[in-house]
Amino acid sequence: MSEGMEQPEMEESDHKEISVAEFFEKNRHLLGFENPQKSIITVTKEAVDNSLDACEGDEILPEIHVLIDEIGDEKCRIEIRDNAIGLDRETIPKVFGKLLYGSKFHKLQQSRGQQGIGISASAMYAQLTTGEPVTVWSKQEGEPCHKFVVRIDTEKNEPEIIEDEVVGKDSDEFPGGKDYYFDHGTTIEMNIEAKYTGGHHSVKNYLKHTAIMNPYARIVLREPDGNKIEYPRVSKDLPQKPKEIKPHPHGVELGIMMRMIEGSSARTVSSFLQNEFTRVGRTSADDICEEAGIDSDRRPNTLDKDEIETLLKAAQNVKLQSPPKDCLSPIGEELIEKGLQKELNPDMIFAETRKPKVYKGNPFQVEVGLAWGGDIDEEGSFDELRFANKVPLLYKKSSCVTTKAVEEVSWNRYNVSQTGDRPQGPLYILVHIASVWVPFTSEGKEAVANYEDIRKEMKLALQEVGRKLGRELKRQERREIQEKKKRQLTSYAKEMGPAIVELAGEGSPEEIEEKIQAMVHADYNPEQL
Ligand SMILES: Nc1ncnc2c1ncn2[C@@H]1O[C@H](COP(=O)(O)OP(=O)(O)OP(=O)(O)O)[C@@H](O)[C@H]1O
Repeated sequence: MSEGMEQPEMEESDHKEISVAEFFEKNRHLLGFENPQKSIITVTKEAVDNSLDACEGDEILPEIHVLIDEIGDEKCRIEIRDNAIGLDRETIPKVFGKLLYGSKFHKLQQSRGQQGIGISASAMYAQLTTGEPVTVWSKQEGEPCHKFVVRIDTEKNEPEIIEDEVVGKDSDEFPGGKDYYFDHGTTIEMNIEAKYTGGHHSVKNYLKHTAIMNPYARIVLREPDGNKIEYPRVSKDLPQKPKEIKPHPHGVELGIMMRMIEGSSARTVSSFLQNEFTRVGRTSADDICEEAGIDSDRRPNTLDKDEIETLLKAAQNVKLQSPPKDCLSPIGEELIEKGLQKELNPDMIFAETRKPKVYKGNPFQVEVGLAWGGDIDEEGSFDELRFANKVPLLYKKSSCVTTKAVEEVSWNRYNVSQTGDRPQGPLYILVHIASVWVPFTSEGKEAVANYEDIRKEMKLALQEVGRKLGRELKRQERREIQEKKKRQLTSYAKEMGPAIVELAGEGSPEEIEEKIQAMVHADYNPEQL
């Protein structure tokens, strides 16, 4: 614009920055708060997952109480108590009053939570639907118990502290009164719009599935009518703690690589590759640089976007060792069997934990279990128990890779009848994927994407347990046939005794009957099958 020209008056812009809290307040369905029935499951899930993560992180056998009261039309009070490590005073308000604040996001380590959003989003949902803040008591070992009442300032995405006090051991301010004093742990209380129901999509079912996958936890649910359900601990063995890993070059995307270079203090491209990635030693780093045609002694921050892309492509072409698998924490066949046994009481259980595999540079491991007969309802089709990192998945079954894998198995080969692709009978099928990065289909973490490598592993594992179930069902069928024949023949023995004596003209009917019984028993003994 030339000098002296009058500047047109700037119109005030319609554009305005929004905070992440405001975004999720408007889009709460993305996080699992789309209706009162689902919301109460989501709040329970977020709190229970955190409790289990925190317990396992510190190798504490989890003890979790979920207490629910109806306080009005479609309104519930929910309290969740745990015996985990507890939180310090500075951290409490941020955990419950700020979205995207957590300890797990920057770690490449298998855990239930990841994004630092679950529990603060629950607190925001409470505030939005009942106008009330969340109350938290948290105590670390040897420290005082801190009680906080916190709101979220959604415009700023910052906690607003309403109460901050220390609660003494003898105080009635303690959750559950002074008789419920804990040495370490956290209790959360919030009022939410909620509908407590039964059925597949219910808090009860969510906790039952959690109890199956985490049999080393003791979980207690108090339902609104006062009914108490205990999911007992049946093992004192916690699964092996997963180790944190660095990313593997085969699983990194360009944007991430650019950010890693920006944040790196490495002096050369070679040392950057060695320091920031797993499985890249001096030789592989030099191979990558050679393949990319980039001097390995260059400073990483002198690389432009195209060079970074070339470097990344080269890293993906160079043969590297697979990432280490100790970042995974499967629960193992024994715990799967214990979990299924205690909650379902079936006749037969088969479990299989596959060896870890790698998908796009990400290690993952699949475990499956089958439970058949016993207390499981004979009626209709099977039930699926889907888990990702030990967390039950109750929704979006049809778009989940677990369901696709189940449907790819020919169950009738294993003596299980089928309707279409679905097996029939008194059957529960458990499928678990453990991974540092589970490819969920959405932020709500409700279903796992249908990736071929994952589906294949699930199918192989299901075929393995399917074969075992099939063999056992065949044996059972043969046993039943033998049993029937034995019953028929022994019933004839009584009538045949006198007839044979008459024909032969000698012996006693009792003696003949005894001999026939002995012969039948030797030839048709179902125990020998
Ligand atoms: N009961 C608890 N005991 C100890 N630490 C907790 C507890 N609840 C939450 N935290 C801490 O608060 C952080 C934030 O929890 P939040 O549920 O918001 O996110 P997350 O579990 O990290 O991830 P996601 O959003 O995927 O669930 C956690 O990373 C954890 O460090």
